Amino acid sequence: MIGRLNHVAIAVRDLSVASEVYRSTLGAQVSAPEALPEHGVTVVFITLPNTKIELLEPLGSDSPIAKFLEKNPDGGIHHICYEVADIGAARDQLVSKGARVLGSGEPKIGAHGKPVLFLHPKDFLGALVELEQA
Ligand SMILES: CC[C@@H](C(=O)O)C(=O)SCCNC(=O)CCNC(=O)[C@H](O)C(C)(C)COP(=O)(O)OP(=O)(O)OC[C@H]1O[C@@H](n2cnc3c(N)ncnc32)[C@H](O)[C@@H]1OP(=O)(O)O
Ligand SMILES: [Co+2]
Repeated sequence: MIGRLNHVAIAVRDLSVASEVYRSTLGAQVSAPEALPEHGVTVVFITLPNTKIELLEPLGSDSPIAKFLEKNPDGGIHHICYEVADIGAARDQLVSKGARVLGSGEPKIGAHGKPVLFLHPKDFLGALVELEQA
């Protein structure tokens, strides 16, 4: 069911400091910050030849990233995102196998303008999984 690795997301306290690590130390091109209030994050992307890295800073105190940083003060890997061909079909198949879809269960539009869903980390070996319709 799952396809390409779309991105790996890292939770950070300060997007400008984190962006500089990727820009100056790793020599990567970093996109301009984009605020996504519906997701409670401000995001930048680093596009690599085979995937993307998403740096996430909390936007608002009820952001999922704020809660993650309370438990993980240094930040760190927050989720991995896989592409699926049909997100509704993928959701229905996963739910029939007992996986928990987070939130309302309806896809939201993510950072790339495509429908996304999140799956509970306890059902996927302790890693939060995002699905994005390719
Ligand atoms: C930029 C937009 C978009 C894109 O297009 O790419 C994004 O990526 S937005 C990214 C931010 N959005 C989300 O994270 C939405 C989905 N997340 C959630 O619904 C919640 O964060 C959560 C995963 C359900 C956790 O919330 P909550 O239950 O309130 O927090 P707890 O701290 O109580 O966690 C319960 C349990 O799960 C463990 N946990 C939490 N987050 C993660 C994580 N990122 N990776 C692995 N495990 C995680 C947490 O440690 C708790 O475990 P126990 O302490 O053992 O109970
Ligand atoms: Co993501």
